[in-house]
Amino acid sequence: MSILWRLWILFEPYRNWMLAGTLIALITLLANVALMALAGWFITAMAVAGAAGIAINYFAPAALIRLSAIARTAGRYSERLVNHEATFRLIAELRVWFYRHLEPLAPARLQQFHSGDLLSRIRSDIDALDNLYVRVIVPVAVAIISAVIFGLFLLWHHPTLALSGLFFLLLAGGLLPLWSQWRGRAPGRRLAEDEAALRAAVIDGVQGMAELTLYGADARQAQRVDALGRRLIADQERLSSDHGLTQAAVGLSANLSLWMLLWLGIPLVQDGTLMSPQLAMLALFTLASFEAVAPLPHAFQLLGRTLASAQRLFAIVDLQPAVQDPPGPSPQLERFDIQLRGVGFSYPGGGSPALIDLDLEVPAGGRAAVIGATGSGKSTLFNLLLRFWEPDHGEIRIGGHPITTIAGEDLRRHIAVVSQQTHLFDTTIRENLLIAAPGAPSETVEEACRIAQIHDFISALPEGYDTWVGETGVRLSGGQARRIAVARALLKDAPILLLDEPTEGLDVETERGLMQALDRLMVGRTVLLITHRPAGLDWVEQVLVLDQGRTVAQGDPTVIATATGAPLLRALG
Ligand SMILES: Nc1ncnc2c1ncn2[C@@H]1O[C@H](COP(=O)(O)OP(=O)(O)OP(=O)(O)O)[C@@H](O)[C@H]1O
Repeated sequence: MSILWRLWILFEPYRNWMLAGTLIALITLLANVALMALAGWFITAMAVAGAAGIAINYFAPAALIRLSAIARTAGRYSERLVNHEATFRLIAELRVWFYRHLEPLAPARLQQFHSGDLLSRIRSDIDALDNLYVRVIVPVAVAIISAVIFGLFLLWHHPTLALSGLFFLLLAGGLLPLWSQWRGRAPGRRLAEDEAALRAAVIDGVQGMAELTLYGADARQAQRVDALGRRLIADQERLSSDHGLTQAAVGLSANLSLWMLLWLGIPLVQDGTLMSPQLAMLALFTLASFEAVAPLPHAFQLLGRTLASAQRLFAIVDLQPAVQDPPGPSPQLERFDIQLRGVGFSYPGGGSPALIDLDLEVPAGGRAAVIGATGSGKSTLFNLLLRFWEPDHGEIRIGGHPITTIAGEDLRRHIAVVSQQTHLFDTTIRENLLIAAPGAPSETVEEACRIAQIHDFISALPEGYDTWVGETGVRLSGGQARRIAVARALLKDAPILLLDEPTEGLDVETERGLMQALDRLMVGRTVLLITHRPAGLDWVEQVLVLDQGRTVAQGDPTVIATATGAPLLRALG
């Protein structure tokens, strides 16, 4: 299906708005042309009548001129009102439409896109779609209808005048837009891509400023941004100069059309076919009629950019989520034991399998640790349990139900995760906690923070729970952020707990405090713990040792420690 057709379908709910916008724009244009033509006729007729000493009724034309002027002013105002209202509604709805498609793709399918690129798609690319509506669909419809009306009007006066008028209108409203579109296609596409690349480079630069400064690479990054900026400006310059050229060409066509009309019309006045006021009217009518086609070259120039933006949006919308939710309702989970049978998985794009033939059984309320060297597949196991990815073979069951029968959202409602990297949003501590339990009363939030041993710290802050944590929680230390993650998990109160190296990188004292908090958190839950720390093994009843995706040992922690020797030592670093 062509991109234009897909956009047309997408704009379906706005067709009545488009129709209203087109009608109002048409009335405005006709009122303007009528105003000019009537004024031309009126002034000449009055002059001719004055010279000949004839009295004419000037009330009717004067009233018509006034009416046209009022209609034009009211029309312009209503046209802006209707088209802007419709555009803003359309853009708002398109953003929701795009987000709805984007969300199920996270995180698996979105890893190939830079966040700056995604931001560019959701902002600039969606904004660019309004070009099609305001600058292409409505003006083209107005231009076609008005060209027919103008042609008939000229034909009514003389066929040769109609032919000449339509020829120049077609030149400015057909040929120039086509040329414009052809010229604008490549820079328009590059503009969409370069804007996204520039945004990604700037975000990378700002986020990695410390590293860039540290390694003296800031100048190189600045050069990269500068090169992208220059490319963008070069394309914008080309588009602007083409735009200027086409505007000049439209003006030239209008003037040529006027001269041609006078050249053809003067003999018609001389032989009495036309009256001189009629010729003056037609001359101004011809000039004014070009208002109908003047916006088209620019509109078609922008079409390249609009189509490139639409293509970038559809590229995301057409992606299939890595995991499909089952068609029916999810089963009601009554117990929360975890079972893995022969689970194998490889990430797309080749490479060796991340997990091979994995078996694991954790009874409800039981605790297991997964250990292994870096890249051995521990986080992949969590990704499969959370249904971010689907195993290539084998089966995962929770509470006896295959997780393929449970919708991702329903499944994740039963799982809390505490990892070494806790994402904190740029808002208050309270809001950051409430994402786990929206609407939870302050006492519940504070109780969770007490157990997570972070309440005293928060209370000592001047603004307490209303303290702003900054982007990605920069105002909190790693240990504090992880306690907030523990408090979040407590608030979520999920029966399954996944802990991904929760004490990694903390000093001994902070680790001890956090472990006490985690101890409270684990009570009564089914726990899977990824750890590199021997201390973590004291918490669990069984250990799974992974090496390059394979199970190399599995069983009781004390037995494993003596039985496996080298792999375990390697796994524990
Ligand atoms: N999103 C991904 N896309 C492609 N390959 C991936 C992805 N995530 C992980 N891998 C690969 O899968 C393998 C297992 O990675 P995984 O992150 O599960 O290891 P890990 O044991 O958790 O390592 P670490 O202890 O360093 O966190 C690695 O070879 C890794 O390169």
